[in-house]
Amino acid sequence: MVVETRLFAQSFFSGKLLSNQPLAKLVRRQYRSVHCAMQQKKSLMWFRKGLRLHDNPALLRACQGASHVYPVFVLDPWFLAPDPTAPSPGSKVAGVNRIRFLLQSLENLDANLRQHGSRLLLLHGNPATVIPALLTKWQINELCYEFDTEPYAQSRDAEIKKLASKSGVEVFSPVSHTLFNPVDTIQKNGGTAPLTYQAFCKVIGTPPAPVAAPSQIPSPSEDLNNVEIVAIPTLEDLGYINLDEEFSPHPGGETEALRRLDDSLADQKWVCDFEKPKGDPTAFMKPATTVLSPYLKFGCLSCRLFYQRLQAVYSQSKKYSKPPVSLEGQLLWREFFYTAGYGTQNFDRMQGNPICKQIPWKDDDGLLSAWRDGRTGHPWIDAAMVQLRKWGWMHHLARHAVACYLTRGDLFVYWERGRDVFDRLLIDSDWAINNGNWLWLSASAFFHQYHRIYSPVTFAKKYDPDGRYVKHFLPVLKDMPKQYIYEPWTAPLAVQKKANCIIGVDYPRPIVDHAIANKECRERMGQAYALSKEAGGHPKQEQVDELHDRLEAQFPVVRPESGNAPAPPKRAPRKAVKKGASSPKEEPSGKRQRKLTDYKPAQAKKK
Ligand SMILES: Cc1cc2nc3c(=O)[nH]c(=O)nc-3n(C[C@H](O)[C@H](O)[C@H](O)COP(=O)(O)OP(=O)(O)OC[C@H]3O[C@@H](n4cnc5c(N)ncnc54)[C@H](O)[C@@H]3O)c2cc1C
Repeated sequence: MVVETRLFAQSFFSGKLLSNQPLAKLVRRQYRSVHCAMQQKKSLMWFRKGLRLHDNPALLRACQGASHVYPVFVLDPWFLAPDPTAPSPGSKVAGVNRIRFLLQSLENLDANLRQHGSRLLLLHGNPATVIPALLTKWQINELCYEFDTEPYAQSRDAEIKKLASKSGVEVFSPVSHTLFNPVDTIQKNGGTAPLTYQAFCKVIGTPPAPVAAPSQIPSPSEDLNNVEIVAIPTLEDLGYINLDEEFSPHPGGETEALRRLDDSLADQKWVCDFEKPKGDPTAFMKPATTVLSPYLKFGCLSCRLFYQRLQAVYSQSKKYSKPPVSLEGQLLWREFFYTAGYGTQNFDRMQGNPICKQIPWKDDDGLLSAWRDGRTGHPWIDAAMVQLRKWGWMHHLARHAVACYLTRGDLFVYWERGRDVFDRLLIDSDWAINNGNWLWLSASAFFHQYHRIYSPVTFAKKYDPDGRYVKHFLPVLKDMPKQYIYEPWTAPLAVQKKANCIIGVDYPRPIVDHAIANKECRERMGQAYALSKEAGGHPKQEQVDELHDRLEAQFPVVRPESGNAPAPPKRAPRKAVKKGASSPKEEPSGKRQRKLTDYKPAQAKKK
């Protein structure tokens, strides 16, 4: 600061201001801060994500030397617009659990601001018009908000920044939603995003430490110049109906995020032994992972604080797990996808995405809706999809299983359609991470071992042979004996009657026969990969369409309703698989067959 001031004075008096660009920038900044100080700085702190007081560099800066700070949140109708593909009228783009989480987070932010003598100012509308209007009405000198890499946020923020700068308002927009600035990482990697985890880890270095929460938050002025501030709405106010459903057990807000962080890191042994592929995806009462994702998504929790607290735990132990499987490794996966998403054109679609394999997926509404609504007839898949709808969260391996089932495992439906369903229903729905993982799971990018497929029958059985998870989320199967719980269509009719669940009446028959479907999917993937290779990685759209038609002719659609449904298996139901054992059905074809237990999910894979 002293150096900056001296430079300013020297250059001001020597008249060299404009010939030196960086200096000119410095001087303008210096001038504005001197000017602001003279005027008494009024800052607008625009909260979007980053719904917290701790480690919030934008808020800290807004408070520095300010007479008034206006903490604003704008409820943007863009996120609440009716979704034409939603299953029931009244459904919105963002599912009810995510909006509920957001409203709880806003209430908590307001309460925490009030403890500092301030409060949250909530407005409705399009931020691109609301924010510039507020800058004028409240005579704001400095606009502060956290940098956001999402495409929608990027264009919105660019427009607002331009308008603010035009009217002489200083804009401060630091990176604090991620550990690193993706722009820097891409630069360090030679101008392109690293596309493997290893390449990414090589260039990142150590993340910045979190900053302290502001000790004082100057309150907004009493006179809001006729700006209409609204109360934090209820779900009903926002048009969410059918609210008799089970809600997510994970409440939103910074206070809960910090409590959950403390709770997760209190058990040093658990933290040091954490290895993602080893978790039990069916442990729903006490999840095998931290469930901090929704708090990171909304920025109720700073990832830098999480990282710092993790390092503190590791430093007290001689031995601890390492990336990619450790908890630190999970945070780095998050960074990896943020960087890849930021640095890849059309990251959220297949066409025009240079890193995405062009695969002739099916655009089949029937298959998609059966999957989305938990009606595939495969209880493990259906239970996971019900958990997603009711709770807005599910374990990473459950996400793997259902994403694999929808795409390259069984149904061969477009990954983008599945991504949209996740995007609507997840409380932690996050543009970069969701797209990145769907690209991965569909073997469209990052991961290419498409022949390794999760079984909808035996995978969950390893963890939960009694089917407690299935019985909880699919109560229609609660009296089904455990030997049939993952394949209820194999239960004799007398057993079905006794369990009050007739398959095909009370619960659907499987929509596909996994043994046939996964073979077909592998064949389809094989042909798509071969086409891609032939075309030097970039087949033309006509070639992909042609392959699509050829594959559809080769594998006609088989549906239970169409009469050519998979025949009920003649064999006796297989014995329950012991915990940790592999299933022969899972083994991929090929000379050297691998056991299912060898299947390492995304995080564990070394490329
Ligand atoms: C198809 C699919 C879609 C997904 N969509 C999302 C999404 O929209 N939002 C989201 O946050 N996660 C998503 N994930 C990644 C992962 O499943 C969740 O982050 C994780 O299950 C959240 O639980 P947790 O907080 O207990 O994770 P932990 O295991 O406790 O990990 C801590 C944090 O690390 C990050 N993390 C963990 N796994 C991953 C991963 N594979 N990729 C990137 N970051 C990771 C998350 O921020 C997480 O909160 C998706 C995974 C799949 C397979």
